[in-house]
Amino acid sequence: MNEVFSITEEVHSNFINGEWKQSTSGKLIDSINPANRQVMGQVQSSTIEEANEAIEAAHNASKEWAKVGEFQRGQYLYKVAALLEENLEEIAKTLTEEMGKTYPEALGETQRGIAILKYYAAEGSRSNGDVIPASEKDALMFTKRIPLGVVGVITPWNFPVAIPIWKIAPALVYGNTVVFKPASEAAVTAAKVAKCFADAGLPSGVFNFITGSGSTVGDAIINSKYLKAITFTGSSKTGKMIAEIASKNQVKYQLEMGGKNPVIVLDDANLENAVQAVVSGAFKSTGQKCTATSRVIIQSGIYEQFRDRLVEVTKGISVGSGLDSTTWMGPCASEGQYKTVLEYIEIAKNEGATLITGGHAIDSELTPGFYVEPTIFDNVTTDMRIAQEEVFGPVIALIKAESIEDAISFANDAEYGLSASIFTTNIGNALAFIDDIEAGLVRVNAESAGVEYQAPFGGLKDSSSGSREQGQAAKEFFTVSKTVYIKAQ
Ligand SMILES: NC(=O)C1=CN([C@@H]2O[C@H](COP(=O)(O)OP(=O)(O)OC[C@H]3O[C@@H](n4cnc5c(N)ncnc54)[C@H](OP(=O)(O)O)[C@@H]3O)[C@@H](O)[C@H]2O)C=CC1
Ligand SMILES: O=C(O)CCC(=O)C(=O)O
Repeated sequence: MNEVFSITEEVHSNFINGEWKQSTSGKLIDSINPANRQVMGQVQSSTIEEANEAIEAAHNASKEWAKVGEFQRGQYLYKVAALLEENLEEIAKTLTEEMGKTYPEALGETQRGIAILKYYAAEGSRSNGDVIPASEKDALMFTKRIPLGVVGVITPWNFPVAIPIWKIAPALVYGNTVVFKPASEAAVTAAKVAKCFADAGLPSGVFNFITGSGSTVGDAIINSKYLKAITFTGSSKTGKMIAEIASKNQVKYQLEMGGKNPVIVLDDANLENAVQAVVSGAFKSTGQKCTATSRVIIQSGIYEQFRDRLVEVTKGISVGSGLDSTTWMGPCASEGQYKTVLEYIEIAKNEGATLITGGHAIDSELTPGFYVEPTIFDNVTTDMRIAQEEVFGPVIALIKAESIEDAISFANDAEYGLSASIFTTNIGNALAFIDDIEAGLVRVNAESAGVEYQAPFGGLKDSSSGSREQGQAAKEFFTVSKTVYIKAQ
């Protein structure tokens, strides 16, 4: 284990009721650069009282903000987008230093954040309801979307720019106020995103940012009497706990949790396209996407050929610091993630899967980070833990199937149902897959990872609470509909 040196100068505060404030706890949380194990920044370890202060500020601001009008609220988001654009490179660099993904990926994520802000800014000038024929003449009946009130936003570390923005931007434009608690492991990047919201001049209390542990600050948010909705992305364990509390308190909730995303490769697939898509889907962001490919189910006729080419391409992946332009895959995001990945590699070996490439930590004086080789297991069966549990790292399991029916049945044999892909040149096979696969995001001849902000996103089964994020689906979650009936006399 390498020593962690505390060399940081960057300390970030909370933003509550329009002011940047340090926590009265006097305690800070270190954020570690996973590429070198050094502290790269610090955030406040806030108290329950401070979380309550943020929620009360959001509650007090909510009536006025709802009256500001959607068009004006959209204009604020354009300002946030412009500020994010001004700080694009700095925020992307911080993201790489804090979370480990490569700089081009971090840049892409931050650019996506700007695009999401503009998309929801434009929502301010789109229609907000329907006119519906009334049964009586001389009467006007229409629906109008109204905000919910205070929304809690609790986010993970794997997309510390895009995920908070795809939750906060729609929450605000539809008239809600926000308390944002980011993952502690990526809170420095989140603080820089929060600064863009703070600097856009939103009325005090409309947007609040507070850092601290999930069990303190997160818990205070989800248990607050002022909370009207909670939007969460993270582990199934935390998500299920949030669902229980939210249901008890009649708080609307939206949960995006894990995945064990399968890619099916049929005998008639374009082999090279399938290989490239599996490598990208499994190993970009070091496999730390909830949509990452983690199971590859290959039809027997193409199995050996596909496997050998997949191993060949995987062996060519360069692993290193995300700031090094020759790096294709960065480190695991944290020591915890790194240990989990190495543990799963041991579990897979012990349960009889065959390690065919990777499988080791890359840790030396020269590379003192949380690096793990891109890893592939062969001869995996669906009952193995490596085929069932989310690893959230650069590890894939290869499973052999004789037919498309078997392949879909193996793919569906998991508790999760987030994203799934098939590679085939046969339209009938593609249509059967679209109908029968149990996943919220279904792709044909495209990698399993990645989402488009203008389309609904969410999973089936244990991957999600059933609601959808992004695109127009966000309106469903962040508003409620009022039906208005007006009669002339
Ligand atoms: N679907 C996805 O995109 C993601 C899935 N995961 C999966 O989850 C695993 C664990 O990751 P981890 O970061 O520990 O996930 P968590 O679910 O613990 O963390 C996600 C967010 O929830 C917060 N949180 C944690 N505990 C509570 C609580 N009791 N009340 C309220 N909020 C809480 C965290 O805060 P804090 O950071 O302060 O603990 C963080 O902001 C990963 O290995 C991966 O399998 C992880 C991240 C994203
Ligand atoms: O936004 C993406 O590209 C993928 C989202 C995802 O996989 C995640 O939320 O972890």
